[in-house]
Amino acid sequence: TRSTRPQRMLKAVQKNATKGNPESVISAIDYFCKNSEWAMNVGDEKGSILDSVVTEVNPSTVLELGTYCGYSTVRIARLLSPGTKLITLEFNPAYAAVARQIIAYAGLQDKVTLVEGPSSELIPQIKERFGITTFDFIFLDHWKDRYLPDIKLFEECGLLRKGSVLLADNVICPGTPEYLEYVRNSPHYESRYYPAHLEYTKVEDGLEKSVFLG
Ligand SMILES: O=C(NCCCOCn1ccc2cnccc21)c1cc(-c2ccc(F)cc2)cc(O)c1O
Ligand SMILES: [Mg+2]
Repeated sequence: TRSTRPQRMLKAVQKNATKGNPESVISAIDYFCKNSEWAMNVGDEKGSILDSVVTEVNPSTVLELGTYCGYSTVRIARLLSPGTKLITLEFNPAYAAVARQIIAYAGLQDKVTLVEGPSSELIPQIKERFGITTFDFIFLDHWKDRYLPDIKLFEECGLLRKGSVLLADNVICPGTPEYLEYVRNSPHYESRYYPAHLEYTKVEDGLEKSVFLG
């Protein structure tokens, strides 16, 4: 049967990147998406903004919602301090299977815990399953209609502390209007929009960074 796009992306990484070199994995995926097939990775333009926020926060505890093929997982994990791990959540087992291989190819498997399942189930389990009290940094890149219910779930589960940083992808395209309205109008968040473009296109998109104020 015909291969899937994530499988073709993995082949491109294995062909064009250097094992254990995260930068080459990132470049190989971007090259594949620009020259062969578009895919919903955060991409190089928004990825650079992601890099700068992660570097600024220098988090000890990290959660990513929406692994897909592991592109942003690799971008984040390569910047973490030694001994710091990130938890990434993927709903689609086929995506997760490819992501595990791409993360391993980059040599970052020891910094990543990939969990399969829906955020609505995982978020309430995080404290007991992973011994985490609060997150320093959360990257939202999953179902766009789950951003708002999940940020409320983070609050209810006590997973945010003064200064926790949430960075949300796709707030313009496909768009997360209810989430934007909430974080921009809530007295509990300080929000800032980083304009960019939908990955590998000229379509407007951007990232919203929201700091929890307690
Ligand atoms: O849909 C997108 N991402 C989400 C994937 C499923 O995520 C499911 N998923 C992953 C963990 C997880 C945990 N709980 C529930 C669902 C959970 C997504 C879509 C586009 C896009 C933009 C324009 C188009 F014409 C077509 C697509 C771009 C992006 O950058 C995206 O991120
Ligand atoms: Mg996205």
